[in-house]
Amino acid sequence: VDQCKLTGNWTNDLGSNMTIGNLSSKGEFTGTYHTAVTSTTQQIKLSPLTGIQHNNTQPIFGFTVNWTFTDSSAVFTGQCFVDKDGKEVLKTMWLLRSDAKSIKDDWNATSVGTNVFTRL
Ligand SMILES: CC(=O)N1C(=O)N[C@@H]2[C@H](CCCCC(=O)O)SC[C@@H]21
Repeated sequence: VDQCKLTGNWTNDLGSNMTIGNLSSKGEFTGTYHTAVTSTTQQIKLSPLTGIQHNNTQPIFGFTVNWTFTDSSAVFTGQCFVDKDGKEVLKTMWLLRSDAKSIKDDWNATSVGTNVFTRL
């Protein structure tokens, strides 16, 4: 079976879910991301994502989420692994860029985190 093709539904340890569509011949994909958490007071809404993955086993990928309910973006990069039980795991790190009111606040506008996704 085509393990670590990212098409399908994933969930992470925060309880956020993402759905990834079919891959192009170049490994490009689009999808939607439903975050379980936000640093804003906005109502959480489904947000679009777009990314690309390599075509080897245990592929490396990256994708960007443009949050529709706040002026921020997150870029995720990581690798898909198949664990000893044959389960696919996405080990990722992300940079979240929030909206800085002015350039003097730019220093404090990017946060970083790690995250693990498994198939829903
Ligand atoms: C995967 C993971 O760790 N995260 C997740 O699932 N949601 C949070 C952030 C959601 C930001 C929402 C918009 C905002 O508050 O600016 S992006 C990385 C983090």
